[in-house]
Amino acid sequence: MKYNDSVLRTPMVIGNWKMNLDHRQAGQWLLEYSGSGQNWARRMEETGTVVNRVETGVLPSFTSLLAIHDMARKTDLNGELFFGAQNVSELDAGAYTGDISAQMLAALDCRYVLLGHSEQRRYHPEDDEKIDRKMRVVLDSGMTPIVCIGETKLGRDDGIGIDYALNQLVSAVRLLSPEDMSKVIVAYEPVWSIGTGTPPDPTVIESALADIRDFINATFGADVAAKVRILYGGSIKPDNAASIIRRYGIDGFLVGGASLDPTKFAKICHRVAESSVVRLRRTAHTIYRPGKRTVEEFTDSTLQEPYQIVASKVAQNHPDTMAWRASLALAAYRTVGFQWLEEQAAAELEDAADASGTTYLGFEADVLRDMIWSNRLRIIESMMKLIDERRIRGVFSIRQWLIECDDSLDPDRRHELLAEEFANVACMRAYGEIGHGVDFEGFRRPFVAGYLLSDVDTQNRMWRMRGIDRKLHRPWKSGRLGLQ
Ligand SMILES: O=C(CO)COP(=O)(O)O
Repeated sequence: MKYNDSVLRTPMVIGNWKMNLDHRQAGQWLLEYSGSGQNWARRMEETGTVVNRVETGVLPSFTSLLAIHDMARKTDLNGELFFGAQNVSELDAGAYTGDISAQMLAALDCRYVLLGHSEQRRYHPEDDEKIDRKMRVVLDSGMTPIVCIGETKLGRDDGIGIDYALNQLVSAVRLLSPEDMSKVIVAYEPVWSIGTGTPPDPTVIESALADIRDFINATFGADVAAKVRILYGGSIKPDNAASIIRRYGIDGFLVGGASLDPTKFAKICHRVAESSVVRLRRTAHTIYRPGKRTVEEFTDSTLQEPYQIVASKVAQNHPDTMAWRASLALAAYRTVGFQWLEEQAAAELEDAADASGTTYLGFEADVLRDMIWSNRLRIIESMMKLIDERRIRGVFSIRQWLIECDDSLDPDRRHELLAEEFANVACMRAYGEIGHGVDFEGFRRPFVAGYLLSDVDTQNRMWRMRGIDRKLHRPWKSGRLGLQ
């Protein structure tokens, strides 16, 4: 398992209320959040939609903490919505007028403490040295530090965006052991995107977070890098959350303005929950095209009947090129077939059996599915190798992808369809029903492909596999913000 595989970490959404909502308004917020039918997690469970758990929390002002603490107990949100503070003193106790100690926050059951937010750095004498001491007291009190880093507009214009943010991280974590570091949450918040309504392009966020995780890997090792959750913050709203969370290695959001509205906050959590099941890492642009042939040549040469017909049909219904390519990919995958994948899974099963000393008798369907799931990166890597060696032709795709690519859908409809599709993917549990009279053959291929695909990041992975230095390809260095 690679350290940058997001599946290792529970995604999270944290609302930073900043200097808003007094304790009465905070109580009202909580009531609305829990009682307005926005309790998305439970609703999705009730409708049988399996979602990954999403950790959610809010950071109220100090004066609202007690209200939130008491209210969360009274409502049914206890254990579902956590909370924390927006800052803390680096000092323990004593004559420090106006300060709040970590012990006081821990006594209120705070789970998190935000450190180094750019507004603190800007309006208070908050420097890197203080932040690393705060980090210590927070960890020593059993709470989780969320450390904010991010470049200013000036830094970005000078082309030192992520390096600026990484420098902040270096000083914030320099006193930590690997064990401490694995408890830390990092929030990348480019200052120029906070409160402006303009987040960076999702690919830029993805690249920045990959750099941060690479740094953690280089400094603390792969085990730690696999555990640290890295969030993005800055102008997150319900309608941009989905496209960002689907990028590779993004573990969630730190939300400012939109978190003040319980409905919007719940929507963002919902988007993250949906996407956490199958995060689409790629756009149709990045679909592998053997020999860089045109799409048409590719179909003619690769697809056999009846898949060619299927592909053309889907293409007619989705005339934009992205969907067209996606449909080709889907059809190509079906042509390639599933046999090879099952052989891989069987090999994995044997490995696992050897390792655990257990012998699996035949294929327990659930075990097989889990094995495929947990080994999908390896499987995909070898699949890509086979594609490169031209031993198999084509690529693989999923229905979610088609929905995602269908520009004719409005965002709400798209989310509805995706949610439905996620429920279908959850039907993969029906893997267990092979042999129970279900015509599984008919639908399992695209769905299994869905499972497999969920963590592929073609751009970064291909670069890594081919030994290309991704740092040279940083979109903001070349002035390119989108994919090539
Ligand atoms: O600063 C932020 C969260 O800490 C982001 O704020 P906005 O979501 O309002 O841009």
